[in-house]
Amino acid sequence: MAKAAKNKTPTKAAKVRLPLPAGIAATKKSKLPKPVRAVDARVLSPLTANGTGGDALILDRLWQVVEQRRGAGDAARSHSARLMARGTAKVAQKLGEEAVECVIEAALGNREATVLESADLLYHLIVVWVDAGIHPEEVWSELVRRQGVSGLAEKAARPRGVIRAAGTRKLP
Ligand SMILES: N=c1c2ncn([C@@H]3O[C@H](COP(=O)(O)OP(=O)(O)OP(=O)(O)O)[C@@H](O)[C@H]3O)c2ncn1[C@@H]1O[C@H](COP(=O)(O)O)[C@@H](O)[C@H]1O
Repeated sequence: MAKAAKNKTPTKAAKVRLPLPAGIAATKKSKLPKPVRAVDARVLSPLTANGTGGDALILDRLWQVVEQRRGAGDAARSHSARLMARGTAKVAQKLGEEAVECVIEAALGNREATVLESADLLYHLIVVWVDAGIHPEEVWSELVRRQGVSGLAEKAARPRGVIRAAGTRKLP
């Protein structure tokens, strides 16, 4: 019984809906052109149909595709264009929802669903970067800068009082 449950096709978590902060509005979906159902831009994209296997370079390629969708993208054919047309708050909200869905699957120990949710999360993070004008190299550089520095050592080296000054309630 447990084995059958373990082998079932992974399904996505129930959709999480986060409210936008008070005073921030996003463009309503109904105000955008209806998506063209017959065409799947992902199937047509030469960048994603080149047969490459999985490696981190996909993140750079995905950023380029989403960047192309910015401004010039057709909101009826492109999910990225459609999402960005709804405004920065909506783009950020979607990232939060995907993060929560990923957290739920991870906490439940659903390995395969966590992989699916991770892909959703990375895609929506890249939409956040494009919307904010952030290039992947900026994030890669920051990761390189942190390489070899233990998170515990970094935390211990922080000036005292910084956490309080930053206004966070997170426990140190
Ligand atoms: N990786 C992805 C990807 N992952 C998830 N999604 C879409 O994200 C959407 C999430 O759906 P939801 O129902 O959660 O949210 P929603 O309908 O956008 O909005 P709300 O219901 O929350 O208002 C789905 O339509 C998914 O298909 C993605 N859409 C695009 N990509 C990549 O982005 C590229 C460009 O896509 P387009 O911009 O659509 O051309 C593609 O080639 C893909 O490589």
